[in-house]
Order: sequence, then C-alpha cells, then structure tokens
Amino acid sequence: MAPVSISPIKVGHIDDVQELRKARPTTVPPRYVRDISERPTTTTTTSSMHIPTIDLSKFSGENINSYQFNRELSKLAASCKEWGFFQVINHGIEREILESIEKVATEFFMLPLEEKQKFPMAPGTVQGYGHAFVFSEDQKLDWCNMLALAVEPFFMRNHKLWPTKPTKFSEILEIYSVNIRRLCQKLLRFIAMSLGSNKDVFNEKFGNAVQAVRMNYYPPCSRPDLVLGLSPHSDGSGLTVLQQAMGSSVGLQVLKDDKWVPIQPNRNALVINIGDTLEVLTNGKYKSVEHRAVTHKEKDRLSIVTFYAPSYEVEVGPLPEFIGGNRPCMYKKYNHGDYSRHYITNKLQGKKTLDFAKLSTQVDSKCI
Ligand SMILES: O=C(O)CCC(=O)C(=O)O
Ligand SMILES: [Fe+2]
Repeated sequence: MAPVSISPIKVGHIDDVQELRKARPTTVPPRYVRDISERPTTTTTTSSMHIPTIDLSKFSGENINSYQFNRELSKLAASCKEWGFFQVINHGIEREILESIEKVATEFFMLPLEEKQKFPMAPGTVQGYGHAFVFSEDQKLDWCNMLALAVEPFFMRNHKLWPTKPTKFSEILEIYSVNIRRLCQKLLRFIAMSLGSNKDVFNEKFGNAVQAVRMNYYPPCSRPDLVLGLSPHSDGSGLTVLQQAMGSSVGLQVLKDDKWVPIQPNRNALVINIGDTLEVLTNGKYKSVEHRAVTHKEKDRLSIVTFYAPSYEVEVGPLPEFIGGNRPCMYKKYNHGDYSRHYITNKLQGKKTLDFAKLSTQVDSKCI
C-alpha cells in the first residue's frame, strides 16, 4: 500500500504572546485582531447569571440518601442539563496541592523564552509549549501561551516535553494528577447517580482513563476588546476540571442562552464541565457547552485545565439506558481514540467538534 502523505501545516511565524507583550506593550498585531462578530465587545456578555455551585460535602457517606444528599444530586442534574458547567466546593483536594501547581506553572511561564522552547509544541500537535490548534497562516490567533502534556496512562507521556525547570515541576504535576483523577472518579459516580444510573457506569466505561493537562497563560493585552484569550470551543473530554489561579483576572466565559457568562475565580472552588464524550454517553441529556477566555488590559491570568476522558480503545456511543421513550438515539457509535484525533483536526479547522457524531435522523441500529 502506498504510504499516506500528510502535507505539512503552514502556519507562518507565530510570535510568543508574552514576548510580543514585552516588546510592544501597546500594540496588537493584526493576526490577533478578531473579526467584528467574534470580539468580546460585539458578543453579549452578562454578569447577572452565575454557574451553580455544588457542595461535595453533601455527598459524604453519612449523608447518603438524606434530604441534603438528594437535593444536591438534583442540583447537580440541573447544572449538567442546563449549563454543562458547575463549580465544586469541599472537593477534597488540599489547598497546598492547588497552590503548588499554580506556583510551578507560573515559574515555568516566567522562564526566558529559550528555556520554554526546549519543549516545543509542533504544529498540528497538542503537546508541549506553544500555540495549539493553529492550522493556517491567515487564522486569527489566541492571546495565550500554552503548555500541554498527556499525563495518564503513563505510556502516553512524552517525557521529552516535560519541563525540567522548575525542578519540582514533574513531581508536583504527578501529585496533582493523582488528586484530580480521584476527584473525576468521584464526580463521575455522582453524575451517574444524578441520572438514576448505577454509580459505576461511567468509570467502568472509561476504563484506564486518559488524563491530559493544559496550562494556559494569558498575558495582559492593551486591547482586550479586540482579541480572545481562547476561541470558543467545547472540550472533547468526558469531564474537565479547571483551576483558575488566584489573583488572575476574570477570563473564563460560558455560553448560556446565547449570552457569555463570566466565571469569577473562587479560592475554594474548582470549575467542572461536561465534555463531548459525556454528552454522547448520556445521549445528550447532559451538555458539552461552548466556552471561551477573554483577556484583561492590566492583569495576566493562569488556568490549569485537566481533561479526563475514556481510554482510547473504548467504543463511545449513547448508553442504552439513555435511549428510548421520547429520546431517540442522537449520536453514532465511534472509537474514542479516533474521536480524539478527529477532535484535533476539526478544531484545527475551526469546526464544531461534535457535529460528526450527531445523527440527523433516528437510526437506532447505529446506536446499539
Ligand atoms: O482558561 C480558561 O479558563 C479556559 C480554558 C479552556 O477552556 C481549555 O483549556 O479548554
Ligand atoms: Fe475548554
């Protein structure tokens, strides 16, 4: 068979956003200036709504099946249906762990460029330091530098891209990821229960789950009205856990009823969102919702984002218990590894990532 040739992606020279900001603090190069319809100021933002807060202490063993327990479970169900986003408090991860990951991430981004470029993200890939999801020379760029790493399962790690400075980076990321994995497993149990399902249904489906972390650093921008920190997108994960570093500007916004709702950083909370995979598994009962990040004139911002997803061998499709009654099967079945590759190429082309799996007519035979 003839070898498949993949044409190299031509993205031109991409400036490092921190360096741009240092060299020309009052200008925004045209490649970052959004078309009018995409600008933060021409899209409607509202501060009168807030994502729901779920208190995980209400789910502790001694509360099981209590009034408090069931009330929090209903709140969780409503958050996943109506927002696709919520924040959790009393999540069980020690503050010291959250602070140490913020510290090493900040120290990494503050290193000289040559140091960070020792771990480069190649065009068309999503591991290492650089600009993810750049596919052409005329695409608008996000006002953001990223460090992205696959963390679990162990064989997916590309050790060459793990920073060696600060020296504790890998050790701290390791501890952080173990804690985030436990949190995701716990959340998937409560999410299953909130749907009236067996509590282990999602954890069993995910198998040896994939965990990838992305650290997003947004320098201040002299024209936050013209640029985006991160373009609107939904996540390809099952669940995403997002930590907004303390002292950061408000940047994350979630689309709700066609309005962008900002999410204030909260010292005691982690932001959780439903990814494309959980939308498919629940046959659309729970939603993977679009979100974006905006920038600030004077303040910088750091977010640490973990994507928790099924093992690449897993066949993903609506689970039979969510099909039927007045809910026909809404998505086709596919392999999660294929989907992850599809996600990257579709995001590279600026497309909605989940569209390929949506069935336009009811074809139950493709589901079961
Ligand atoms: O920085 C943020 O708050 C948004 C990050 C995000 O959505 C992502 O990395 O997928
Ligand atoms: Fe995201």
